[in-house]
Amino acid sequence: MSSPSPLSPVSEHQQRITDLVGLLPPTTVPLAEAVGLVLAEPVVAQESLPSFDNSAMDGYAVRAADIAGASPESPVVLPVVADIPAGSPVGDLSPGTAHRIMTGAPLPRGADAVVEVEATDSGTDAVAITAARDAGSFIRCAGVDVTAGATALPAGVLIGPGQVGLLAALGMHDVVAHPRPRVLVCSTGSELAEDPVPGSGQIRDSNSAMLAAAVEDAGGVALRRLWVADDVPRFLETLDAELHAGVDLLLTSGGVSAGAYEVVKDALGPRGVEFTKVAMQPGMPQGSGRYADTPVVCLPGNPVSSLVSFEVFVRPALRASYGHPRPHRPVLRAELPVPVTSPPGKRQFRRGRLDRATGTVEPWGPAGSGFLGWLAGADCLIDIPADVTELAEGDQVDVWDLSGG
Ligand SMILES: Nc1nc2c(c(=O)[nH]1)N[C@H]1C(S)=C(S)[C@@H](COP(=O)(O)OP(=O)(O)OC[C@H]3O[C@@H](n4cnc5c(N)ncnc54)[C@H](O)[C@@H]3O)O[C@H]1N2
Ligand code: MOO
Repeated sequence: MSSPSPLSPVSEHQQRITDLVGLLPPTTVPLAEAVGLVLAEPVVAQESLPSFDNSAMDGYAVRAADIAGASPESPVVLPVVADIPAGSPVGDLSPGTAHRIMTGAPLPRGADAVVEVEATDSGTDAVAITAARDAGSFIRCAGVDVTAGATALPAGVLIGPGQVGLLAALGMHDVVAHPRPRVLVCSTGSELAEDPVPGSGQIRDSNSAMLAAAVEDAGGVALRRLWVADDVPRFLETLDAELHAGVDLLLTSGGVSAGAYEVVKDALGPRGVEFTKVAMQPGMPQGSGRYADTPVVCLPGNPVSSLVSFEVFVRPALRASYGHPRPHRPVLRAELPVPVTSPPGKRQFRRGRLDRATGTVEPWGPAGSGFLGWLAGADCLIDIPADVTELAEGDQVDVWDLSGG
């Protein structure tokens, strides 16, 4: 009898999946669809921000020299010769006069300070100014924020609302970014019911809904949710019909272990996809490779194994595929309030609940891979190294924060 092949370390399989999916080539994306993506090229400002000198306050545009020495006891009174609402064209201010100006309105040529309305009597024909202001007061100078010709955003920046705001202000309608990976999600198993009420021995397909949600949550696009029975020719026919140039990854669940009807393994194993056992629990049986030139990742069918495997292997690969600066979940340290055991030689990912106030993490539910109810109540994964089999109350562990990204 041949000895079983050694289990692959988690880190090795992680790298394999990240390499398989790769970095998607950059494309032009409308700004309205760019949030959550990563700039593939720097953005050079074609304009300055602000593009003209303007007022930072509602008040009066003046020459600082004209109001030097103004105080509540001896106000300086100036005629108000113009009113400048925001949106007005740039005007000209003569010495010894004031223009009433609103926040954001263009500073008239000849003015070098704005006096806020609170330091005046709010006059409309003439204004009494009760405080001196230095030249430059309450003026937002052209280019003080962003200078035309400068790099407004470097490549590699994650586009969030602030970046969208800046790009919109600069008049950019689209950006060059790595696109969201498009993932075809496919569940397998003859036990999965097509009818809303499962028949005898049948269950609902929860994995495709769950994995599609995980894809979207990772920043990808879940293209379709397919379900295929344990029937190799039908499975291959379905893939041949669905796989096309627009699919960046095929993600299957189920049919990868050692049973008599392992449709994914039976169909794709002879066609170049490699099936391995990874030294982890849950999620030991895994598959990866290419079919019809499309990257394929085959996850185990047990729902907890499926989602934990997605977290460990697929989510970081998807995020890396569009250049995300932080492909991995944040890892924290927390204290166990109870002892925990772990199988020898396997890195265990126990579901947990993190209490940030006390810095503790409680294992949430049993270690088994079918406990979807417990999974849905967890907010983190407790990462127990492969060489650790026992942890005592009070021990510190690494925790993957599933609420963070
Ligand atoms: N003799 C052995 N048996 C098993 C081994 C092994 O090494 N030797 N490995 C076990 C481990 S670990 C796992 S994990 C599972 C993986 O099995 P498969 O990937 O082949 O998955 P299935 O057998 O198709 O299903 C397992 C389980 O999950 C349920 N399932 C499957 N798909 C869905 C879905 N879309 N939605 C909801 N639930 C689903 C399925 O009904 C089964 O209960 O194999 C162990 N066995
Ligand atoms: O390794 Mo399996 O994924 O736990 O049930």
